[in-house]
Amino acid sequence: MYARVVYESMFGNTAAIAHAIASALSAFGTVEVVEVSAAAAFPAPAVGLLVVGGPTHAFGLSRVRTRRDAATRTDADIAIETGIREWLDAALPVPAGSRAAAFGTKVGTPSWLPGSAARGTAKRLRRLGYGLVAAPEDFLVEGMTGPLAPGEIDRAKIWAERLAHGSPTSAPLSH
Ligand SMILES: Cc1cc2nc3c(=O)[nH]c(=O)nc-3n(C[C@H](O)[C@H](O)[C@H](O)COP(=O)(O)O)c2cc1C
Repeated sequence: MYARVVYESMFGNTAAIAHAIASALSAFGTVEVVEVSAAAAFPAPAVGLLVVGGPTHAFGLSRVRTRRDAATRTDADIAIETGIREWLDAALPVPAGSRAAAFGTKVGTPSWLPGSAARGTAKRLRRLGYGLVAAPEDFLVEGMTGPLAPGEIDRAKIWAERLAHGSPTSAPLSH
């Protein structure tokens, strides 16, 4: 299996989940991890599995406005212009049989807070023609900027192992 994990991350939490997913997937084949602002530079994904994840901002995928807000909360160098939303909105449809999965991060408390970047990403992947090999998954952070809640790295690895075995028909999108 040849897999690519594309992620967006402001404070490093989604990046850590992306690397945990890649590490678990690497038991099944070759995996590359690509930050979203670099993803467009990679050739059209002739990959066996595309895994895409970003942080939940304002109940969904981040936008220029919310990334600008995030930039005020960290010294890290944040790409403002391109996130998962823009990258997928500019992507071309894929051939039938292409496989993908979506994940995201969001705050754990309050637990009822609606919205999920994972769900928005899954919707866009399906629109492009991907078959989803798993339902979109949210991983939780503590507070606005993290760190990840305890156990989330391990949960990401377990989720990733399921992706390696999943077929598009085995995972109807429940959201
Ligand atoms: C501008 C902004 C808006 C946010 N809105 C939400 C939200 O609507 N729901 C939520 O659960 N978390 C929200 N968060 C928290 C992010 O989901 C959290 O910062 C992210 O998961 C951390 O991932 P990262 O370190 O990869 O950026 C928001 C964070 C920022 C900076």
